[in-house]
Amino acid sequence: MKAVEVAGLGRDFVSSGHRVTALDRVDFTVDEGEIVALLGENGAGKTTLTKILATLLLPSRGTARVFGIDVTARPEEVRRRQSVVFGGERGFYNRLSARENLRFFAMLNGASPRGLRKVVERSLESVGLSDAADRAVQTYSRGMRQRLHLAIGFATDPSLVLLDEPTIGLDPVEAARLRAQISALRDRGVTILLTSHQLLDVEELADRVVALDKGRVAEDLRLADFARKAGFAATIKVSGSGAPPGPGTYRAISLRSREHTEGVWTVELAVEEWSTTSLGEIGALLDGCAVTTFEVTPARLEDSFQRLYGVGRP
Ligand SMILES: Nc1ncnc2c1ncn2[C@@H]1O[C@H](COP(=O)(O)OP(=O)(O)OP(=O)(O)O)[C@@H](O)[C@H]1O
Repeated sequence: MKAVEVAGLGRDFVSSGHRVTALDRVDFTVDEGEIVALLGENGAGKTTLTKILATLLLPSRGTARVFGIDVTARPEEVRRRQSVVFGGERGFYNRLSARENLRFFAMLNGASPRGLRKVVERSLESVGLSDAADRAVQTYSRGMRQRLHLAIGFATDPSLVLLDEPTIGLDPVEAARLRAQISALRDRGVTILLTSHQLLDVEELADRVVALDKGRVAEDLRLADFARKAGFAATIKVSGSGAPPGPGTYRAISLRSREHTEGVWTVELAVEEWSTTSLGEIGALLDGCAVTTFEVTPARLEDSFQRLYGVGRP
């Protein structure tokens, strides 16, 4: 069974007398245990879609199902299976401790009083907040708050988590820690629909990307296929001594730069796709050269996005 199944989904708003179509004929699915990233420019429709799945907003047309349950017809059942982690500064009782907040929200989200203590301790532990659990949340840093949001979201063992911008505003160390914690939580088999503008989150966490553009699905691709679609798999920097490689004509690789000073040469190649053709061409280019270093840098999601859409997306 699919964790999420969206078919022909549409949502209109009326704003100052004008109709705005936020979502239009959106179709996509998420498999159980998958992490799918929902990308798109501001206003593309991500929040509207997430809110419909979270049962906070009704669709104008089409259907959305979570584990086969229709979000419009049986919202309570959907809510029992999923958690929504919107993050941010709000959503806690600031004067209460993290442990008290967790206990309260876990109960509110349906955790049974029996075994609650264990759930709370395990959740605090899973996000590294055990030592600070008795401090009032108002003393928490932004990163700690995000971790507490995660702990609350995952405490009731949901089958699906809707995760919105988990690392926004965090420093790189804290963001990396949070990603590691999301990865670990995912290993419990939870399905995650992740909304993020941070391509590093997407690159490290997502199996697949669904990109929305003006309310429609513009891309639905496995992460690895982005590089292929962008026609760019890696860059290779090679240096050596003696005679440099000649220019040549190639199909699957292209020469980005070429330097030759004081008997040392360096060339930079872009590899469009890993194939026998590109490997053969690299071999032909470097044939007879005295290579001293060979550095391969796989294409980052950001490079692929820039090649496909230009700067500024998602
Ligand atoms: N309550 C509303 N009333 C009128 N228009 C709305 C309403 N909510 C959303 N919209 C419009 O629907 C479109 C999609 O908005 P949405 O918030 O879903 O986009 P988003 O992809 O989440 O953007 P962002 O990345 O900025 O959060 C936008 O044009 C927005 O202005």
